[in-house]
Amino acid sequence: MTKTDLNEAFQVVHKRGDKAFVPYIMAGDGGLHSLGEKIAFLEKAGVTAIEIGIPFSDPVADGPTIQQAGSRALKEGTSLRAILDHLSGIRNQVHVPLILMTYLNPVYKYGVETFSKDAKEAGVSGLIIPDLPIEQAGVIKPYLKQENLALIQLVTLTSPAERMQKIVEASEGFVYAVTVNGITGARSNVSDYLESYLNRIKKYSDTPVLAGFGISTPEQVRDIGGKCDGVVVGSKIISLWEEGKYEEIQELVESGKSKTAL
Ligand SMILES: O=P(O)(O)OC[C@@H](O)[C@@H](O)c1c[nH]c2ccccc12
Repeated sequence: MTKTDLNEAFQVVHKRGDKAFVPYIMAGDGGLHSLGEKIAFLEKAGVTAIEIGIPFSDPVADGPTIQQAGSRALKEGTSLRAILDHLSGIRNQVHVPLILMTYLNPVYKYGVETFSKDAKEAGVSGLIIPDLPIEQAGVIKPYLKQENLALIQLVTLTSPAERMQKIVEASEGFVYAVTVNGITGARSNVSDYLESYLNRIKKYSDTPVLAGFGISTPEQVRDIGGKCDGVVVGSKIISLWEEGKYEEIQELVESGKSKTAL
């Protein structure tokens, strides 16, 4: 089986009438050796792509669960270079697209051009850099383009219409629609405003729109996923993994699929 890229992966899901499911995991949490194991498990569970967090000492948007996972990973001494080396080593076993979620600083320290080359070499398909506004994306975009790496943009509830359109149009791979104000993390109530928010984004977008932040139950995956093209789930996946609740992870992943929604 060859490696699928992001666009292809979304097309396959769409053709099946399913919704995309993208879990977020923190690289180096539980030791870097466990990264390949997690990727293999999630791939087998049927995820569309995997978002891999690069631990960073100064995260801006991460909630407590992600922050703690990041601290554990940093304590293990996980570096961006070690993560890319690890991914490169398991590259032939990984068939789902991988997306790196990193802040700008580690990329700068690594060197933008070398980073882009090494990320490609490691089998990475796309990047999320939450502290890189579209106005400044020019500093990195040419290098990413050279390696055919997608730069996925985040839209938030507070983005004014004009800016929202700009962000959505600039986004590659998919559009990440942040569904709550504030930080990441599981929470219980998801309101109706989401529908009109997601519709507004879809209106501007040629690429799939995925909702993320605060999604933690199969019902939310179905409910919110049903209003767009799929979901990203981070904190809940990390907690379930820590608790060893692998069947629940499987259940979450499958809840976006049409056969279980019937
Ligand atoms: O953990 P949650 O609430 O399920 O949300 C996903 C989120 O954690 C993940 O996509 C992510 C982690 N850190 C980020 C920083 C910015 C944007 C997104 C993220």
